[in-house]
Amino acid sequence: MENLVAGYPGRVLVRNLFLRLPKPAFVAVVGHNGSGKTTLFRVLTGQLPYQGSVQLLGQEVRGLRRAAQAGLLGYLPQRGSIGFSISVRELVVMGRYRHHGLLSAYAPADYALADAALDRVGMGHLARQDFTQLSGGEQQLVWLAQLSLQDAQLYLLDEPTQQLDVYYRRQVFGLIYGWVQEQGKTVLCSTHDLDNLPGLSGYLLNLSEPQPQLRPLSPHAVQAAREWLEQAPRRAT
Ligand SMILES: Nc1ncnc2c1ncn2[C@@H]1O[C@H](COP(=O)(O)OP(=O)(O)OP(=O)(O)O)[C@@H](O)[C@H]1O
Repeated sequence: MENLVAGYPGRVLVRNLFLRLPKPAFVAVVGHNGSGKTTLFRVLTGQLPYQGSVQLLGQEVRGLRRAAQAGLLGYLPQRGSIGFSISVRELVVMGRYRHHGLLSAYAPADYALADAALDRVGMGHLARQDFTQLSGGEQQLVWLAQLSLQDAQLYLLDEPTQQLDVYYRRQVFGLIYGWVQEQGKTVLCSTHDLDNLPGLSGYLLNLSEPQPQLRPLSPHAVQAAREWLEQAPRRAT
């Protein structure tokens, strides 16, 4: 990102941001409510116009079509709801869509991958349940299972541990950290959950700072961010 400026009419939220993310990397994106975390993700997913330059693996986002289909990007939005009944297993197997034509049926091998992904997030026992009837936290874990099958190079996770209990929050950080360490993925993860960050290595980006920059993740950096976030936010104009 070079000299990135983005926001909404009359409201600049991301101002002159310069960032170069290493690959692979785990990046925790923190900031007060309304500091622009989701806005930054909307820029990266091509949903919001911007000024300056944003490149994903050398390609300018502005001109990029179908980043997800190309395997560049996997995105977990903050509120991923669906309005129709579908079994958990069928929803998860759709993470394999890049490997299929739109109408071709998924193979037993795809379902085996879906089952394994569900087991990894601790939701294997819900495979045959109707997704819409799960709790918010269970749904969040199922989305993560689906995302893991997408096999994207960069994952944008917008508050993946919201609604999760203490146990599953730690599990989810362990899971996505494994995507970085074992699979070489780059993960940008927005979060208010500072408690689980000190044990991880990677980077911290605090969008509440006037000039946000990547800082190496450490207990000290997390504590500094915590102290910052305990103060009242400065509002963008
Ligand atoms: N479409 C829009 N038009 C105008 N303002 C918007 C729009 N979408 C979001 N905003 C505003 O932009 C600001 C930043 O929103 P954003 O969702 O990026 O914050 P965030 O850091 O992700 O917050 P949270 O931690 O609460 O999820 C908020 O004040 C929000 O009201």
